[in-house]
Amino acid sequence: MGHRHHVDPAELEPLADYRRRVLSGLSPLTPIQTALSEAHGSVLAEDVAAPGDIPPFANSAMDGYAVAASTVTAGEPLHVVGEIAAGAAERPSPGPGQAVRIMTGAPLPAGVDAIVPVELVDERGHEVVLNIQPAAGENVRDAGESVRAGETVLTAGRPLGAAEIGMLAAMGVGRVLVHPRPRVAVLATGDELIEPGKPLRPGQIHESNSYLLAAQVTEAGAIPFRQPIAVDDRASLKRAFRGALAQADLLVTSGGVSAGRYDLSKQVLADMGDVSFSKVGMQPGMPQAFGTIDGVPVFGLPGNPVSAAVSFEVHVRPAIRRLQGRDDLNRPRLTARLAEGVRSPEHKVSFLRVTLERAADGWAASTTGAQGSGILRSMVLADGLAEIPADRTSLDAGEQVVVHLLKEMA
Ligand SMILES: Nc1nc2c(c(=O)[nH]1)N[C@H]1C(S)=C(S)[C@@H](COP(=O)(O)OP(=O)(O)OC[C@H]3O[C@@H](n4cnc5c(N)ncnc54)[C@H](O)[C@@H]3O)O[C@H]1N2
Ligand code: MOO
Repeated sequence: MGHRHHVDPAELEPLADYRRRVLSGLSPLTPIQTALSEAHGSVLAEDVAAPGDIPPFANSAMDGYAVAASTVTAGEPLHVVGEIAAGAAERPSPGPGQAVRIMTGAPLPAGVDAIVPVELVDERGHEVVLNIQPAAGENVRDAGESVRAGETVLTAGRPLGAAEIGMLAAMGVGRVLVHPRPRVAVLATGDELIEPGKPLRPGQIHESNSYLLAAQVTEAGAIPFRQPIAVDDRASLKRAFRGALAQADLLVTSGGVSAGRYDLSKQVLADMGDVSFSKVGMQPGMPQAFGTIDGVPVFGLPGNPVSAAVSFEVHVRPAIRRLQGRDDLNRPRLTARLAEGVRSPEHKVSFLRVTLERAADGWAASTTGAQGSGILRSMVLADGLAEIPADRTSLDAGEQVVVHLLKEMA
């Protein structure tokens, strides 16, 4: 890097203050009734109690023979007086010295208290010989052993993952009240930007931020809408922002929030609603716009790709999760030792892209190479973002840092 860049510290809003300000302006999206098939990834907005017992009736845990344990003896032939398959409504009952063939999940007939698995019997025509002496309760699944009718199984605020979706289906619940997954419009601004796949003319670069941010939106658990690239004139930006806002719970733009003559986004956003601009004490990601337009929250992120990506992690992802109704706004974190010395600008919290390796005394963090705000490659190998506090301008190898995890570290 090595460029001189003077920011008056008095102009910087401390990162923690900005984060608090952003989150305090956001609340979970209004709950909606949703079909269970659409509910995965949203957050439950009601307590759900079981309408009935699960399982609803006592049933067999094995394919085998249903008996009354106290009336049978191992080694003595039993008469097989019928068969019960899963789903059967007819349930023939064995008398003393009798057995009924039964399948896994089939309802237990009256009087039966044990199932002998088919592997532990000898089948001889209409008779069966048990090779073990069954005990009452063996291989029987009692009614309500999983869930009792009326029991609250899932409470409001619970994110609906695979297990929760399966549990709701098992309870027979077809619709649930959820905070919906936020619809997030993602919009890149800049005259120099060309869609990937198209050739570049002099001065142009391929647009990457809307792809990057949309993918981050998906990874945060929300639904992204990528918008066409907007060019840097007021009318076009205004039209583009309006269009994007129409269907969005949240708008994320990139570019046009710094000091350049064509950095119009922040001006247009401010004209359109209650959006203000800040220089946040963080690196990368100092210039930030945030506010609401017609009640829809809007983030104007800086255009440098790493700045946009890190800003998303630090500000937008927690915001999305707040809108989702989640409590876990932040990434998991761990403490690591720096494998190398690092530098950090004055008065700013730095977020260094690091790889993590297990060392003898815990985790070791190494930077992913050059850390410039335009060097998106630094994100590619990153396991996490190492946070360097605002009051430090350098840290030595071996010092401890907090690392916000971008990937799951086993
Ligand atoms: N005189 C000053 N110049 C700059 C300052 C400053 O305080 N004073 N801040 C710098 C910082 S820090 C950042 S971060 C950037 C933020 O710039 P903008 O948000 O105005 O973004 P742009 O100027 O539009 O673009 C910056 C950079 O990123 C590239 N870019 C933009 N959008 C995309 C995209 N969708 N895909 C790929 N690359 C993109 C753009 O071409 C520029 O190279 O300002 C510094 N300057
Ligand atoms: O703050 Mo900018 O985000 O350095 O690159």
